[in-house]
Amino acid sequence: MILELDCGNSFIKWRVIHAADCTINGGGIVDSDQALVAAVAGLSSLSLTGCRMVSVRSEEETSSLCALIQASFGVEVNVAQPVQEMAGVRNGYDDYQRLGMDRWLGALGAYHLAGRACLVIDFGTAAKADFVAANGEHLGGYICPGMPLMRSQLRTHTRRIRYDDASAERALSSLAPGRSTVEAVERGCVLMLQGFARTQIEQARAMWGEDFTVFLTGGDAPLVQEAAPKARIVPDLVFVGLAMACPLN
Ligand SMILES: Nc1ncnc2c1ncn2[C@@H]1O[C@H](COP(=O)(O)OP(=O)(O)OP(=O)(O)O)[C@@H](O)[C@H]1O
Ligand SMILES: CC(C)(CO)[C@@H](O)C(=O)NCCC(=O)O
Ligand SMILES: [K+]
Repeated sequence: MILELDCGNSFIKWRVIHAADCTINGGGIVDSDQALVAAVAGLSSLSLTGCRMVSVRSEEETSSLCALIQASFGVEVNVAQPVQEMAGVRNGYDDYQRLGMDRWLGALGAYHLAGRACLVIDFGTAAKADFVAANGEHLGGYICPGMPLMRSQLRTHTRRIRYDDASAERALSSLAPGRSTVEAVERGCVLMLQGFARTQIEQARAMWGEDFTVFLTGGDAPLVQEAAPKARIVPDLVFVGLAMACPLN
């Protein structure tokens, strides 16, 4: 069994797969290193043979999580590293080491699945878009605040925007103009994300006509689905790229 970890800025996504047939034994989303160890240790008949990880956290946070995994489960952690080229995809950054590894692995996974030009849009703590041309050239992308950041900026920098998580969730039953603060903010931010997606798709169309595949991923992808009706929602896209970057036997 292999432990796969995607360490984002706010959450760690994890899953345990069977190496032989790639079936999934368990998985989830946690918000701390300790919660991760507890969740993985809670799997019945766990016998890990390896671990692969992608992290957009600092070197210190990443190595301390690696040490914790090694101490808790007795496996080495294989951390995906930046490269200029892999699996037919060429990193498009001036300095390839600066491209976020979650974005790079998403691009690798998408190009592998689509086998043609693709646009990857990832709605996590940050929203990001990446373009990969039909010949595998990564053309670069965009980074914006995602839903959690937009929301918390408004809450932090205004005096009269205050509401709880339960009313936030209820507010998203429709996108009609808001008739309360929570509706106005939550729906407004979703429309920003949808506008981001539409603009990226327009740009892809201007370059590639109809010959491209759109992938949506990240925790808030479902909020944007209606703005991108032809998109493939692939919640584990980063894990597809991670398996390519860190093959384990
Ligand atoms: N089951 C879930 N657990 C946690 N967050 C969820 C869940 N479902 C949806 N979300 C939403 O997904 C968003 C976080 O997305 P994601 O987990 O992809 O972020 P991240 O990986 O930490 O961020 P980034 O990739 O930008 O570093 C939050 O807005 C959160 O509300
Ligand atoms: C943009 C984030 C924060 C999204 O998780 C991550 O991909 C990252 O830290 N990237 C480094 C900066 C860049 O990609 O240009
Ligand atoms: K992520």
